Amino acid sequence: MIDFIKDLNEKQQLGVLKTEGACLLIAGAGSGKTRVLTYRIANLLENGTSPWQILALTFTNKAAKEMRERIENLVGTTGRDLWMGTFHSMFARILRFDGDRLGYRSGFSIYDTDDSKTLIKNIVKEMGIDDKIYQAAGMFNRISSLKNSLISPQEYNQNAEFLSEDAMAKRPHFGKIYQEYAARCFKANAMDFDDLLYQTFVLFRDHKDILHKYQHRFKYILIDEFQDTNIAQYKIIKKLAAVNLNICVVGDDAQSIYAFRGADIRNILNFERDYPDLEIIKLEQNYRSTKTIVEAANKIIKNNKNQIPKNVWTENIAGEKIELVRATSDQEEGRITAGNIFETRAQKNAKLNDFAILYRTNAQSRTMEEALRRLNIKYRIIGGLSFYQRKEIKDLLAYFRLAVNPEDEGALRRAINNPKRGIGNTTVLKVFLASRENNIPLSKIIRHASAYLGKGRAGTSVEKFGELAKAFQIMASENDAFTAAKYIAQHSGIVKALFDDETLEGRARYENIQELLNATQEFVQNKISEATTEEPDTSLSLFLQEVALLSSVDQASEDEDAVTMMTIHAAKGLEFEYVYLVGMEEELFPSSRMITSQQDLEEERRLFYVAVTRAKERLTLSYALQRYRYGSFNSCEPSRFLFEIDQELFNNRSRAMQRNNPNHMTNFMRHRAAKEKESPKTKTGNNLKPLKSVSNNSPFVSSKSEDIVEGIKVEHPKFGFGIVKKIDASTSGKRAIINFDTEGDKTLILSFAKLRIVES
Ligand SMILES: Nc1ncnc2c1ncn2[C@@H]1O[C@H](COP(=O)(O)OP(=O)(O)OP(=O)(O)O)[C@@H](O)[C@H]1O
Ligand SMILES: [Mg+2]
Repeated sequence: MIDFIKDLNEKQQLGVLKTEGACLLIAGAGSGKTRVLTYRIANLLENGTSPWQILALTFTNKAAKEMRERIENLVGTTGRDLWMGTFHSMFARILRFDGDRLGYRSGFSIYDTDDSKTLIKNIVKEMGIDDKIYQAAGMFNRISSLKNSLISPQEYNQNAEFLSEDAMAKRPHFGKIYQEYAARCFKANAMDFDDLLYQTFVLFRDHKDILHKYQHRFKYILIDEFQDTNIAQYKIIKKLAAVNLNICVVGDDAQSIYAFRGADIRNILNFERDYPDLEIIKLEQNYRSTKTIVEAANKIIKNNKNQIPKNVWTENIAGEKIELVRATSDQEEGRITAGNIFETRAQKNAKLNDFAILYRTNAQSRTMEEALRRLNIKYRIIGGLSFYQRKEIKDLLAYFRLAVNPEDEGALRRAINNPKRGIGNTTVLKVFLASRENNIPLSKIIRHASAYLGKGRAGTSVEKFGELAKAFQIMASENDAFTAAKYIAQHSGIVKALFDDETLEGRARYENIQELLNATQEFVQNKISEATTEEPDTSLSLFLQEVALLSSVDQASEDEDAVTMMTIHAAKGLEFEYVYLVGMEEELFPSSRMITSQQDLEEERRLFYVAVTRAKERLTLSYALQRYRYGSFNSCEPSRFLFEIDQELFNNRSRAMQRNNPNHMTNFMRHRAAKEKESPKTKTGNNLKPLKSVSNNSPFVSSKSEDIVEGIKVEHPKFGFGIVKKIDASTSGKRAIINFDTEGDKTLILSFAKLRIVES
């Protein structure tokens, strides 16, 4: 018998040693599911199975990489030739080998979402139908979900139900778009992401010899994170396993968090039905986390009605209590988090690799990144770029740069036809050429383009852009960074383009743009409150300079010791000594988009469960009382999820803080009451409008700025109580100098500052 088997408990051993037949391992977080899969593969290899006979499917590339490393540690390099990776990467490999049977040539391209949307846009344009009704993002979503349900354009077009559904939704041409889209992808020898699944399915369905080849090749099939597979994936795997019937899947229904992408938890039930001789193994001992963390996680997930009952327990020590941090703003939340990481590293002699910061939305990374950079703490973002490297951010920054420096070539190149203004590459080249040959500044060329490029459409379009750029320059020179940034974001058309994009990526990009505006506003605020001179520099120009310095620091490379930052979705399956879960606020987490139905709320709760169970030693939860969102400072309420953890599991400091905060307690009671009814909140309306501030829904109701006059007593959510010493109406907005009881004199811009009159 293999000697590494002793690293496992009895039930886990069963999962490793019983190699033949179907096996379902359904178990709680941290109970060793992935470990069992890893050991199972190692055991198969030790027993003489060839690596290419094993197909192991993981949820992320990172997970595949980690598994590969562990297998190498157990059995050496024999594991190198395993078929191991994500569904998409393994299916792409199969299609590379045998896609020619479907008429694809080898070396086919894989379209990303942007490629797909551009293609759809063109099709809609060519068909001459209304692009407001047939928006690319919406069409793309629908095509994607049809492919994931394995429905071809032909099947769609022959199905009366689908057709009438789309006719009712006033988009009768959808079927035609789908058909044309599929035909054009094929003609271009390209597959989109969903094709990697869909075409694999078609390949196996229509070409039995190919199916047989793979059915015989893969003697053993293993799937991690089975709860997040969708129907198409499951059907393909079922076909592949049909000859050898050696299929082992592991998962945890409590961690199913991809329903929005078609993941279907019912696959677990289907599996039991499809393999009646199945060996079901339940693991309940958690090896990852302290008792405190396990207990908290159990408590949380109990609130979900739909789940397979499990009793997760651990022999680990009780460990540290959970820390709850209340920050006055998102900026302060970043500072506290970074500071805490800095201290903990020193106290515990820990590595930065032991720390993770998790958040619900990618846009939240910005405040964390800035705080970490200030303390010189290395970090890396998994599954995403550093905030200032994201495409939409660079796009908007290009406009800012152009507003500050009209001769910035790179910025001009990036902005001139983005969003599309019908200015092609040739025209752009001509602009640059004209500037060089005549030795005339670019800004002048674009404002008088017709003179240099000749009369005609191209010249007019460039001139229009020139006027826009000029307007932005004036805005930037006469206003503070925030005012200018907001104006530019709106008038450049960038916000509009993103706002119209209702795909998940579109939403995330839109949130990032909002976050960039937040950054400019924070910048203005900070400059004013730090100012010692009368007129601090709050210009867009200085903002850009600071950003350039910030973003020149690279993210840590793969093997460097660094804090890991990522969304909770990306954290599935991973573990860290110290986990910081930030932004624990209503509307943010649970997300305001996800509280309209019980089902969605339960999915958010599973996400919370996933986040909490990543922690081994210590869990820190934080929320901010205020957060810049949609261009204005908004008060936040602590997340309802916080109240699902027993108070005794928080440390004394956290509990005292809760007791001393009356707002917090009212919320607490209210949430209790709401929870008893468990009536999901109704959606808070469409708060995702371009650049409109959402209403203030907190108990802190600020007074109108015109009511703030000299001599009155006011309260500020961050600085506390103070007396207004002086009101000053200057060019960049009315300001008040306020003498705060604890913080001393501060100058605040009244239109931003949240002030409540206490005594007039
Ligand atoms: N029998 C065991 N003895 C010691 N440590 C174990 C044992 N089983 C698992 N572990 C350790 O416990 C931790 C969690 O294991 P693993 O990641 O496999 O759990 P999981 O069930 O896959 O979790 P998740 O649901 O989060 O994916 C890992 O560090 C693993 O090495
Ligand atoms: Mg796992």
